[in-house]
Amino acid sequence: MKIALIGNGAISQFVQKALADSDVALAALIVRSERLGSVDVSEGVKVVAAIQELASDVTHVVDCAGHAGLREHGAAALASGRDVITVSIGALADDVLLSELEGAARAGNSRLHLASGAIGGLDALRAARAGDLGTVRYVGRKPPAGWKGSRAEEVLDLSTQLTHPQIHFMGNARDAALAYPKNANVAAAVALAGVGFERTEVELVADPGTETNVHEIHAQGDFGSFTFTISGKTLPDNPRSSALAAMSVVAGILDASQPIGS
Ligand SMILES: NC(=O)C1=CN([C@@H]2O[C@H](COP(=O)(O)OP(=O)(O)OC[C@H]3O[C@@H](n4cnc5c(N)ncnc54)[C@H](OP(=O)(O)O)[C@@H]3O)[C@@H](O)[C@H]2O)C=CC1
Ligand SMILES: O=C([O-])CC(=O)C(=O)O
Repeated sequence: MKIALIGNGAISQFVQKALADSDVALAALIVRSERLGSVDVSEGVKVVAAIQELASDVTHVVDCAGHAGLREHGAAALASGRDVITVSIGALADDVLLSELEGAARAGNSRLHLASGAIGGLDALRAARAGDLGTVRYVGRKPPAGWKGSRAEEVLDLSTQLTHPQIHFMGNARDAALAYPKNANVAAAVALAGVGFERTEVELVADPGTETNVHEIHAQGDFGSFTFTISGKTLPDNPRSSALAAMSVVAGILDASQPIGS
């Protein structure tokens, strides 16, 4: 299996290292055109700025770049017949992009796979919605540094030490995903697995009392109820992103390379 990765940031670099000893070959990195010529890659890896520059034997495109990467390259990759694995789930809160990607996947006879990202428990939500899934609430809690550069800074002063947890967003998953492109992809993943963008309740918290990214799902319905909590270590290169998000991309790629999926 030959893949191309979109982006060369914290998640992409984790994935590159994890795949180095696998049977999956990294054939290309897709970067912004202004980065061409300044990216260090292993021998044999092509650095390109567009899907059209990929060799024909590249079968999968893996988006590790965030919403802009999926928006720029997702439809072209799908239309070219390549499956796409994405970590940028929140981008799908944009209905125009969603239908563009659906159309491209149909035209290319390909598929967009959503990495599970920094959360677990999505399998239980997906099964639970076969019955009446009443309420789903997601709470995302990160240390103050994890919210730097996000909309939280319009509500909170993150340059001073917070003394207690501060909720900086309460609303539905669509508004969370669109307002926090680098921080609320989990809200979108929960919404897509469960009751959808409008009905998923979201709370985002800057918490000086945590050193990890804590994600909680509270769901109840015909199936009963469940609470899922994960306390995720962050990637050394990006305090916003959980290591599990990068690991879920690796898992998605390795799963796609096997004859029997898990
Ligand atoms: N589903 C989930 O649970 C999670 C999802 N995420 C998503 O993953 C994204 C990436 O995370 P992370 O690796 O930590 O972030 P980084 O900021 O470390 O890396 C992002 C990389 O993507 C590149 N990039 C951005 N836009 C484009 C584009 N249009 N074309 C090519 N490359 C592009 C950036 O390049 P440049 O330097 O040129 O800007 C950079 O190399 C986050 O922004 C977030 O949306 C993150 C964590 C969890
Ligand atoms: O990495 C995390 O913990 C979650 C995250 O940023 C997101 O949901 O976008």
